[in-house]
Amino acid sequence: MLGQIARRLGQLHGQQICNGLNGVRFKETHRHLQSSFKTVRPISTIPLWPFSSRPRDFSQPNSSWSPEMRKAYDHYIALCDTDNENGEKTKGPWRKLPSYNRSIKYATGGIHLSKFIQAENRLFTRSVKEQGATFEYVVFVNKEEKSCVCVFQSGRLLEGAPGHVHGGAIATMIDTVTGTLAGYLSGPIMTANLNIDYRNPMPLGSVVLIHSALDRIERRKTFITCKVTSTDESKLYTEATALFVSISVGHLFGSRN
Ligand SMILES: CCCCCCCCCC(=O)SCCNC(=O)CCNC(=O)[C@H](O)C(C)(C)COP(=O)(O)OP(=O)(O)OC[C@H]1O[C@@H](n2cnc3c(N)ncnc32)[C@H](O)[C@@H]1OP(=O)(O)O
Repeated sequence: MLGQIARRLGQLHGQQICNGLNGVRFKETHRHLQSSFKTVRPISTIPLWPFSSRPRDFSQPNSSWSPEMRKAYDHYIALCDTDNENGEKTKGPWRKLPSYNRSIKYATGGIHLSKFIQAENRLFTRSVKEQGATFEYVVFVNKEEKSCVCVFQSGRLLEGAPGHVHGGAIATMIDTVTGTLAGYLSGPIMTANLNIDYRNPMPLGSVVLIHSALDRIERRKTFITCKVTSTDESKLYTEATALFVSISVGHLFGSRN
C-alpha cells in the first residue's frame, strides 16, 4: 500500500510539473501525508490529493450579493441553456462564463509558461478574498448577437469620490468585459486602446449592467463598444469603446512574430 502511495505521489509530482504548478503544493501534500501517517488513520481514508483539482468559479452567487444582484443574475441564468424535467436541453441565447482567480493555473504548456505561473499571482479582479469587498461580477455571452453583459456589484474597497466607485475600478471592469468578449470572438488578444466617457457617478455598492457588443473586426483588430447602465437600463453611467489586437502567444514572451 505504501508503495502505491509513493507511486501515486510520484505521479502527482510529475503531473504538477506538467501543470506548471510550483513545488509548494507538493511539499504541503507531502507534509499532509506524513501527518496523516502519524495519526494512524485507516489508510483508505487518507486523501491522496487533498486539494481540489477543479478550479473555483468565482462568478457564483454568494452571501455578499444584494437582492438586486441576485435578481439580475437570475434573469440572465433563465436565458441560458436549461435542462427540462425529461433531461432534455433547451437552448437559450445566453451562456454564463466561469471566472477563475488565476487564468492559466490549469494550463499545460511546458517550461515557457513557468515564467507566468507564479503561485502568488492572481487575476486582478479576483485577487481579494473577502466576498463583496471589491469586484463581484458575472459575465454572460450571447454568441448569436456577438455581445455580452456583465452583472457587476461594486464593493466598499473600490471607493473613489466619496460614496462612489473609483474611475479606475470602472475602467478595470470595462477592460475585463470588453476583453472577455474580444477574446471569446477573436482568440488571444491584448487591449490596445480604451476610450471611456464617465457620464454619471456610480454609487458604491450599486449593481450595474456592463453591456458590450462587437462593432467590427478588421484584420487583427477587434473593436468593441460598451455601455454601463443601471439594472433597469434607465440610467447611463459610462460609455466606452475598446480596441483589441490579436496576438500570438510569443508576444507575451517578447516576440513580435
Ligand atoms: C480570464 C479573464 C480575462 C479577462 C480579460 C482581460 C482583458 C484585459 C486585457 C488587458 O488588459 S491587456 C493589458 C493592457 N494592454 C497591453 O499591455 C498591450 C500593450 N501593447 C502591445 O502589446 C502592443 O502594442 C499591441 C499588442 C497592442 C499591438 O502590437 P502589435 O505589434 O501586435 O501590433 P501592431 O503595432 O502591428 O498593430 C496592429 C494593428 O493594430 C493597430 N494598433 C495597434 N495599437 C493601436 C492603438 N493603440 N490604437 C489604435 N490602433 C492600434 C495598428 O495600427 C495596426 O493596424 P493595421 O492592421 O490597420 O495596420
